[in-house]
Amino acid sequence: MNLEELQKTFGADTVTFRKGPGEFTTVIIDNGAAEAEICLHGAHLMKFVPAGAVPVLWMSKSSWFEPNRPIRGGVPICWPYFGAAADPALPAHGFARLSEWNLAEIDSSEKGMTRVALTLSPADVTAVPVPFPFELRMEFVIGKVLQMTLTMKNCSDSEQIITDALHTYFNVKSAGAITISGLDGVSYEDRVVGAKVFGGVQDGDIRIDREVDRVYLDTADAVEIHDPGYDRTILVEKFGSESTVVWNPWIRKSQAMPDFGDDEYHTMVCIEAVNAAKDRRILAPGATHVISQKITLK
Ligand SMILES: O=P(O)(O)OC[C@H]1O[C@@H](O)[C@H](O)[C@@H](O)[C@@H]1O
Repeated sequence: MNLEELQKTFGADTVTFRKGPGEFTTVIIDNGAAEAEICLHGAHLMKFVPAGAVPVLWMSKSSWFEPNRPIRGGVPICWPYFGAAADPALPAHGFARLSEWNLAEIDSSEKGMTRVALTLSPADVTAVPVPFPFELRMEFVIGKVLQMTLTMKNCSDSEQIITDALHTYFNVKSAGAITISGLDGVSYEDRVVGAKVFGGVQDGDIRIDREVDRVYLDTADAVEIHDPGYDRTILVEKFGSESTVVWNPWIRKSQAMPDFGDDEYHTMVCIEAVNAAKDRRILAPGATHVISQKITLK
């Protein structure tokens, strides 16, 4: 659909459409409680700003906005696998973030609350061969609080093993000054070394003073980012996920990534709701799994 047709079908006072960076179509929401922008490429939330607040999500100024490439920042959807593919010819974090999603529904009937649903099916995937039939549905609730829910269905007649993530990039004033609570006493895999190795048990709050790439295991708990620079705490709750990833690439890795500014690691941290490692999900034929994340400013 072109912009005019989208506006006619889904538009409202609080919902408009534009051609954003890379000529990707985006949905713009401004409902009094918050402003948001969702790109159909990847069903990618690029902006969430509750009224009067500093942007909650971080976006790289060096991001690609190209077909079959991921957007750097916001909320990439990693699916049907998290991290590197078993086959090195396939893209990291799966094809969901590389694909053009369909707008399925927008409900703006409630004041200060906008619900947006997007879907993806095998016919929409051009980046890679589709490994099995599936249905994905991504729902955003944009209000004072942000809720994001990914529903995945295995439409094949065999069992499928899925790993996935809502790979949320948070905007912080200075990564070196934040503390992250909620994972004290939780064991983690350390992925900085490249391989999956047991990293230890978290002792107290997390501070970022080097590259951090950890999969915290067996945890469904909420995490809080305490940001003294912006004088706020971001509460990150999740459901359908028993592993949490904390990621900051720090200096060397930032410089090595072409779609990530050399100094941008200072202003971001990822707290990801994940199904990975021992929390991978085995979906029987016809089965569904739901993973979600809820973001509240305190
Ligand atoms: O560069 P990508 O594919 O978007 O991945 C970014 C990061 O995503 C994180 O989730 C991984 O734990 C990191 O290892 C990875 O570097």
